[in-house]
Amino acid sequence: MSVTVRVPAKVNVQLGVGGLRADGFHDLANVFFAVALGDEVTATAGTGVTLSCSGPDAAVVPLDDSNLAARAARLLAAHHGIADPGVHLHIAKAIPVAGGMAGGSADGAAALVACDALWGLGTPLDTLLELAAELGSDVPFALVGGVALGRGRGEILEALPVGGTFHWVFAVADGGLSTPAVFRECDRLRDEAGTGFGDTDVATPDADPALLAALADGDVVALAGALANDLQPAALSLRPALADTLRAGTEAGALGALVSGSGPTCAFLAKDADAAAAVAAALRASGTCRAAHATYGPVPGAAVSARG
Ligand SMILES: C[C@@](CO)(OP(=O)(O)O)[C@H](O)COP(=O)(O)OP(=O)(O)OC[C@H]1O[C@@H](n2ccc(N)nc2=O)[C@H](O)[C@@H]1O
Ligand SMILES: Nc1ncnc2c1ncn2[C@@H]1O[C@H](COP(=O)(O)OP(=O)(O)O)[C@@H](O)[C@H]1O
Repeated sequence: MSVTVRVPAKVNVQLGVGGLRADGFHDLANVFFAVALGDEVTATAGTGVTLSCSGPDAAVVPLDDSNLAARAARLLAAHHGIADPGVHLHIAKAIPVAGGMAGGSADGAAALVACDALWGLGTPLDTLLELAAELGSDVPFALVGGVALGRGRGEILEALPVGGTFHWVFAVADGGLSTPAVFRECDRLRDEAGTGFGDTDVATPDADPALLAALADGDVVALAGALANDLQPAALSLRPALADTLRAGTEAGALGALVSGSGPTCAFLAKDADAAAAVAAALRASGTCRAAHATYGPVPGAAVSARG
């Protein structure tokens, strides 16, 4: 018997970053947006927790116990008192690795849902969300999908209304960026600017009302104008060539452009599907990225797509 779960990647249409907290995290106003570009995780009965991975980035996905899908399976089993869990997890990976699109988090969320179904546990969503938050700040959102405001370190979610479908292009960079390194660089840049970086110096961020209205109205021009990422200066500082990628997509007609989360993937908002296809083609031709994918959203979170 097997269960396949499809799970989306995310882009942060707003990423407001507060000061460094005593626990090493930052308070966020994190407006997550789930896109159709996604992974599939298939859980099959097995012995122990084993992993395999396919897709263009498979070689750089860790297949040991550090993989978020394996951690999720073990955490769910422990929660239910299953001492010796048995599952093989295959990850069909389309989400760029270490790209700021929460691919590992997506696989963690997908493994929770897949193992829950395979083992017939019927775990309530609230419990899955708590387990997800233990795995990482981005994992709860991958369970719910759609568009949501994440507060705290991003794990306290509130679903947001959206008035339509938006068309996106993602430009994948060569190599990834480490999320903690990008947060550290954000703190360093703030310190250097003399504004302080601790949570007593930096105001707690809040969602931008203009951005929320643009989402609710399905207004692509207004959303493009409101896109904002406080981690972008840090990502550009660590990877200056991303400025060329952002410029290439904008020159090709994208209405808005930003670094996705901690990067280095760059995200472009397009007027419609045809415009997105044109921006993706221009980005591929520009030589400023490794690959470019046109997609759309919002889409739902991790859900069973097939049973075998
Ligand atoms: C930046 C964001 C934006 O959605 O995602 P990515 O762009 O990396 O995908 C997230 O905040 C990443 O979430 P996630 O990748 O789950 O991070 P975690 O595993 O919880 O934390 C990894 C490390 O990132 C830093 N971190 C993470 C979240 C947060 N609110 N403040 C932080 O400072 C901390 O250094 C932490 O030790
Ligand atoms: N299932 C997984 N897929 C990808 N990376 C994973 C996975 N599990 C753990 N990782 C580790 O997490 C790191 C961050 O990966 P990822 O979640 O893709 O990026 P980001 O945090 O930028 O969104 C990777 O470099 C890898 O070492």
